[in-house]
Amino acid sequence: MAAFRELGLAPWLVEQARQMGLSRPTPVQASCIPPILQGRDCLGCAKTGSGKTAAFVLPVLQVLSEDPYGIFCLVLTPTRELAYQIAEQFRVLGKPLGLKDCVVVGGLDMVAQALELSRKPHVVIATPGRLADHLRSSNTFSLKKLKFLVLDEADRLLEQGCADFTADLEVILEAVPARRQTLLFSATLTDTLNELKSLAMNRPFFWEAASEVRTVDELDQRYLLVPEAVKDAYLVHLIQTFQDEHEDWSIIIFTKTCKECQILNMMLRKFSFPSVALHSMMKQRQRFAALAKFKSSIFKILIATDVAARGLDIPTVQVVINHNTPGLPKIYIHRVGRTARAGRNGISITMVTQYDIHLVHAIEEEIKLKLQEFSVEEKLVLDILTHVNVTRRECEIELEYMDFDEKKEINKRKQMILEGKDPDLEEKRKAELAKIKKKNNKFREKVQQTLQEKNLSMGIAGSQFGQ
Ligand SMILES: Nc1ncnc2c1ncn2[C@@H]1O[C@H](COP(=O)(O)OP(=O)(O)OP(=O)(O)O)[C@@H](O)[C@H]1O
Repeated sequence: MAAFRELGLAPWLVEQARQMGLSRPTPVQASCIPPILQGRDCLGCAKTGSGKTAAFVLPVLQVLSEDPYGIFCLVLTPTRELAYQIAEQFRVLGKPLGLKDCVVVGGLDMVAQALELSRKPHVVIATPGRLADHLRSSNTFSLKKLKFLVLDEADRLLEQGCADFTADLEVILEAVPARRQTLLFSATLTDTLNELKSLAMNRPFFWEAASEVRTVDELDQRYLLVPEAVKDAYLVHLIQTFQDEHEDWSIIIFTKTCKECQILNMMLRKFSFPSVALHSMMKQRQRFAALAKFKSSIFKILIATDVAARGLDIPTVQVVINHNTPGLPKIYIHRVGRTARAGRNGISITMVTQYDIHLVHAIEEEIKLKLQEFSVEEKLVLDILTHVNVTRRECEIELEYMDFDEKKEINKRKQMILEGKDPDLEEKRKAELAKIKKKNNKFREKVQQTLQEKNLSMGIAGSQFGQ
């Protein structure tokens, strides 16, 4: 494979990459950097941990160095933590340029961000919601001279789901110039390829790693068939085993909901495991602090919702445990991709109950690989079962006292305010709608009842006529 300098990168960038431990380009870098340097749009689809970030950071820095101005490049990404991670790569690789970057994400002070944006940073790394808020509310900065628009985890940004970015993306796309270079990257681009292609129309270059299997070879993928009621005992047993056998291993455990994440964290702490939680109901500063503790290996276990499923690059992670089987194969691919990165080995264990077997089949079909069973000595699990279940129940009760559900409600209201809605009005509107619905139902029932009575009396009358 070609060396970095053969891809058209300047010597200072090649040296900077080398200092970061990037001595030879990965396939996605070798394939995408030259067309980007030629001014083409690029859609890059490569497996998790294959170096997609540097595949866009390096050519953007190269072009920036030739004509530096702000705001030169906008990178959009679905999560706040990921935005900071990308900013760090820009900062380190772009150090010789004196690069100015600005991270614009939710949960942090908007005024400070607005001020930073007005100082024309070279690169802005943002989550769509917060950047759209800035565009709607201030005119202290302009994206009109932008040269590069990058969508990292591009398929997620275009997906319509619980965190729907499409309305915010519309605002952003209106604010950027039509003449720009658009770079789209993800490990799972293919489902949304057509939508993505409409964003990248400047002689787009599409690159996908030539591989049947959608996950990396270094990843040992297992499943563990467990009844729902004993899941946590299995989890505690697994963690204990990994900790006993490997001193320096870090583990990420993915859960379905914020509440489950919180409960598991409390429970593992009661068993003296060094764990931290990361989910969207935490304050942003707590989220950053939790991630920092995990990254520095002070805490070896991160329990997270899918907010951590994409993009996070933590080399020490050797194990990913899926406490629930992901409902979508795509989510599975990103979750297990938090380990076995950049050629390292890793193992993923997906807990599967009897109700999830069809989900495993869907995953296997998508990744083109069969998961292997992970064997556990059941007796050891049974030994701790009662203790684990009692501890979990204690945690559930503690959480009830902490008004977790109430906080969820408050967060919902905060979100409404951020979306420009009045939560009280919304509640009133909902209550009124429910009232109208109830009234309509009553009315319908009454009409039906009257019709039935009428039919009945006509029937009786008819039978009387017939007599
Ligand atoms: N050329 C290279 N040589 C060695 N290591 C590299 C190279 N390029 C990137 N890396 C390292 O590989 C790791 C993964 O890179 P990166 O986070 O960009 O992966 P990704 O493809 O974006 O993964 P994901 O799909 O999970 O977001 C990083 O730690 C990065 O420093």
